[in-house]
Amino acid sequence: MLTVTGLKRLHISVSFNLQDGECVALQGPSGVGKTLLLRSIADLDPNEGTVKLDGILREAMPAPAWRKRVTYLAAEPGWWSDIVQEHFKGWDDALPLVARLGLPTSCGSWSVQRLSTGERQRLGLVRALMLRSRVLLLDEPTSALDSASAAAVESVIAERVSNGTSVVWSTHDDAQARRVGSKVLVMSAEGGIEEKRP
Ligand SMILES: Nc1ncnc2c1ncn2[C@@H]1O[C@H](COP(=O)(O)OP(=O)(O)OP(=O)(O)O)[C@@H](O)[C@H]1O
Repeated sequence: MLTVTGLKRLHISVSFNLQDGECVALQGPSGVGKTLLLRSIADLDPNEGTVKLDGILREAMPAPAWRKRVTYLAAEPGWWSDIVQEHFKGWDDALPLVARLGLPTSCGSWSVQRLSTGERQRLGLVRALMLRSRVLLLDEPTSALDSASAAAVESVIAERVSNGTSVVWSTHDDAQARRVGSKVLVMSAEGGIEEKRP
């Protein structure tokens, strides 16, 4: 279980628990602080508060080890090499996911520069999924995708969730939030979160 207690970053002040195999949707107006919250949980920005995974404080392990367990995926993932497959430890192991997300398996040899926004987004997701993290913090993971690709992403994540992965899924799509989330948390301008009642 992920436990977030009194997490503070700029105007944000949030506490919540995330069970194993639970997916919660995170909503709120643009600029309200959803990305700030997800990045803070992954300890990518300075923040205050207590964050634990299975009772173990994130400070108890080096930051890269924490981020491998509690992984943030940006809507526009970063790239550091020229060729797609250079971003993967084992490209061959990634191929089933690549295909499932509707990408050609030949895209490993493509230059990153030629990728469309949606191709980058799906490959960034494959990269994150290869880490087999306990917690995925997904920041608008289908914002650049057509409905068929978005459905493929939802199906892959649902499978992970049923296998015990915990997910916070930020989305502006109300229907998607209801589909993917066992509950919907809404962030307010004051920086808190509240469960949305249907
Ligand atoms: N390092 C920073 N210092 C000061 N303000 C920041 C910093 N990073 C982000 N902000 C501000 O915090 C607010 C929340 O940004 P954030 O990216 O978390 O919003 P969001 O809810 O994810 O929005 P969107 O739905 O548009 O992606 C914004 O007004 C942003 O300008």
